Amino acid sequence: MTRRPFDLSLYLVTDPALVRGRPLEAVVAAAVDGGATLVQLRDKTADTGALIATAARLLDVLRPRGVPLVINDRVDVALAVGADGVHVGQSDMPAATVRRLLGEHAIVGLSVTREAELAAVDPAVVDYLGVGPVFATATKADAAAPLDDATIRRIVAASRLPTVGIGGIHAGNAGRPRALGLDGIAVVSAVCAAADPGAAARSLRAAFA
Ligand SMILES: Cc1ncc(COP(=O)(O)OP(=O)(O)O)c(N)n1
Ligand SMILES: Cc1nc(C(=O)O)sc1CCOP(=O)(O)O
Ligand SMILES: [Mg+2]
Repeated sequence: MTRRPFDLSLYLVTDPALVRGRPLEAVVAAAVDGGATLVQLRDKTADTGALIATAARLLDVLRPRGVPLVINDRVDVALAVGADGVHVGQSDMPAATVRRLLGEHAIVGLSVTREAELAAVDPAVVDYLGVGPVFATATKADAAAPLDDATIRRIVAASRLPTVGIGGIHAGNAGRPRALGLDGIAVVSAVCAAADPGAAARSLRAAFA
């Protein structure tokens, strides 16, 4: 089975509320040019038509740059635009269903917020795990309490999949997820809200390296 290649080093998760009125595709293009390696379209408020239009605009800037686009939660939107994958959480569509609908080549990501959730993860279905929150975050209202270091280390050690840390990560603290063994960092506000998203991405890459 050949899966689409992806790089978790710096995973940009978008939030239209944080981009200060700038076009989302301009923020994403700058971030990718600064070093973002994977992009997730995450918008909890847009209607389906708007999400599809936004996803198509993001693909226009990502395809020439060779960076995959993952859609948060919405398999229908991913299918509609031919996106590269979908990220789901524990209460979303089951990962096995996402895999069945998207096919063997798609990127399927799954959130893990507790060690106990690892038992149900099938590496034949899921490509990577989003582990968090690593730090407290104001971006996701229903985020769990931050994980302690020992728990993150155990999740990383027990996982048979690549892991990306998420939640409250910025250039000033990105060394810690690295030290805990995570394969990459996923950020929302540290790039979307930055005055210069390209510079923010460069700083995050340097801090995690
Ligand atoms: C890379 C990554 N990790 C975790 C999440 C969170 O997903 P989920 O738990 O489904 O929460 P929502 O993002 O849907 O609010 C993520 N989106 N990306
Ligand atoms: C989308 C998301 N998922 C999380 C999880 O813990 O699963 S935390 C989060 C928001 C991360 O935003 P920021 O980088 O601005 O803190
Ligand atoms: Mg979700």
